[in-house]
Amino acid sequence: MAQSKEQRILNFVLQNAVRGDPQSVVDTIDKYCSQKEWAMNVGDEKGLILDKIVEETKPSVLLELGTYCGYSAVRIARLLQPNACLLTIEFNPDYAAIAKQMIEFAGLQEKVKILEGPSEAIIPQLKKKHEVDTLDFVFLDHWKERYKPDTILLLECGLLRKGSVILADNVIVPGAPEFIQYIRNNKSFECTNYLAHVEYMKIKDAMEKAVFLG
Ligand SMILES: Cc1ncnc2c1ncn2[C@@H]1O[C@H](/C=C/CNC(=O)c2cc(-c3ccc(F)cc3)cc(O)c2O)C[C@H]1O
Ligand SMILES: [Mg+2]
Repeated sequence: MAQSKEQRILNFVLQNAVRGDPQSVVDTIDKYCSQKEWAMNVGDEKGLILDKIVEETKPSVLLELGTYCGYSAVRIARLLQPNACLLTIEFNPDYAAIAKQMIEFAGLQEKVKILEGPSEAIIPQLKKKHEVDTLDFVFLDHWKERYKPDTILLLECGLLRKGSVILADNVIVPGAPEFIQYIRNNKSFECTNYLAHVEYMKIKDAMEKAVFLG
């Protein structure tokens, strides 16, 4: 059976990165995806914006929608305090399996929990099944038309508190127009736009930060 691109990315990491060193995992994925095969990781330029926002938020309970190969899960978890926890939702079992190995290779399995399934089914289970009270930080990087409905679902499930930070990738390319229209016109959120480029490309993209005001 021919290998998938995601399997090739993982193999490149297993052969070229340093086990237990998250930064080397991040750098190795960026090297492969900028030189050999493009892939939809948040990447190094937007990754630095993500790093800064995670560091200034100092979150303890985090949620990511769209694990993919685990690049941003490793990138985020490498910055977390010892008892902080990142829950990341992925509905493609092949991607989830790749991400699990990526996260374990980076040595971050104690800080990251991959939840397999569609976000709309898992978000309502976070409080009762995954012992979440409220979320300090949410990273949206899954199907772009799911950003708005899943943000509304997080609100309906009482998962956001005053000061919760939502950070959305790709608000220019591929774009998430319904989400942007919703979040920027909702007085309960304070929004900031961070201009950048599509990962490993010269095409303009941006991330949007939305702080819930309670
Ligand atoms: C609803 C739901 N629940 C759980 N997991 C979900 C889900 N919807 C998608 N997922 C999972 O997230 C991942 C999907 C992410 C979608 N991301 C993208 O489509 C995406 C696309 C581009 C891009 C840019 C320029 C181009 F020319 C072409 C593409 C760049 C990016 O950074 C992206 O995140 C993988 C998928 O299995
Ligand atoms: Mg993205």
